[in-house]
Amino acid sequence: MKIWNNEKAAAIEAVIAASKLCENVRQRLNAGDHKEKEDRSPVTIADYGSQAVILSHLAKAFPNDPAVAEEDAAELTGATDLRQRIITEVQTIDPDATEHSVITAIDRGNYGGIEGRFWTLDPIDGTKGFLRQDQYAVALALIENGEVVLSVLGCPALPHNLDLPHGGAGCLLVSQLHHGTEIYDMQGHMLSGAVVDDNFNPALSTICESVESGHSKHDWAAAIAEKLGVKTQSIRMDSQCKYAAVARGDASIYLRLPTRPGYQEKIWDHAAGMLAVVEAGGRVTDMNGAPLDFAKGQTLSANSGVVASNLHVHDAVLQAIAETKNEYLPR
Ligand SMILES: Nc1ncnc2c1ncn2[C@@H]1O[C@H](COP(=O)(O)OS(=O)(=O)O)[C@@H](OP(=O)(O)O)[C@H]1O
Ligand SMILES: [Mg+2]
Ligand SMILES: [Mg+2]
Ligand SMILES: [Mg+2]
Repeated sequence: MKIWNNEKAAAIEAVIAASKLCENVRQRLNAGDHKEKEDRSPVTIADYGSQAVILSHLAKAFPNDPAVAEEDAAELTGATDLRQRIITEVQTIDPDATEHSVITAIDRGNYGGIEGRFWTLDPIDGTKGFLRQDQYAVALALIENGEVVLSVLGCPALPHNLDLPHGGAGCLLVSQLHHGTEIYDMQGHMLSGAVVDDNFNPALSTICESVESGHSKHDWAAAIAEKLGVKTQSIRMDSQCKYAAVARGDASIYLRLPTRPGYQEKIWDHAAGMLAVVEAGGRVTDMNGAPLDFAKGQTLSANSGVVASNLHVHDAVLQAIAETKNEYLPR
């Protein structure tokens, strides 16, 4: 069976370095550190800094590998102050970085193709959570011929134990196709394997969903929970940390239900999280039960919605979705 150990080592190092940058920025975040992109979504100096750190790291280790990443340096045209702050932050991680090297690294994420082998990166997933001092993730995955084969999902602020939110925080979920998911601390030491929970009773499931009601339909999730007989409140959590929660056995179900017709999920919002859950023994499909298709380009255009679970309760969730679809599916 193929292994990707060199890629794994490089990806872990890159995500740890980027996570440090993100935490540095977050400790002294001020109003000028973020702006709205053309699509009105927020982006911060840490999103760009994280992308620069990771893609320059990968460029050194694997110079021929293309990358598909969320951020685009073109959005920084004219934003001189923001640009300078990004460079300063990257220099705290890599003192040799220059304006040219930072912009070049960010632009390495512009690969539009879908062929062969490429990396996909969300430098900060859950930017709104990052700004709120809640959860966010640094999500990096390697795709070969349409298949996610390696991923590092950095969750720098995720408590080690969700029941003890003020205990130790921060972990990486590291996965390779057919080789499982491992949990590392933020210094790069392996702590344990990740395994989904062993709950077979849908009614006893903990469900997690997005914080933002514009990203996943909350009233539909409530109707599904009721059908399943779930009595406990769902956990609202930002970013792909929801996949981490399922992979670690903190929750049995992650629901992401479309809020408007035609929205296509981005590959960088799901590649790393999906592999983390599947390699921890869980299952990930779209809301109709189809596997997520990473061979279609930058978006999951063949899929709609996402369900991640511990595997055992998956079919019950899909059935509850099918039974409530007529009432809740946005048209
Ligand atoms: N309409 C719609 N539907 C579904 N998803 C959308 C939508 N709009 C945006 N996005 C993407 O949601 C990403 C944030 O993920 P979450 O919703 O899990 O977290 S959060 O509740 O917003 O914090 C977020 O990722 P980041 O931009 O990396 O934060 C977006 O890519
Ligand atoms: Mg994202
Ligand atoms: Mg992002
Ligand atoms: Mg974004």
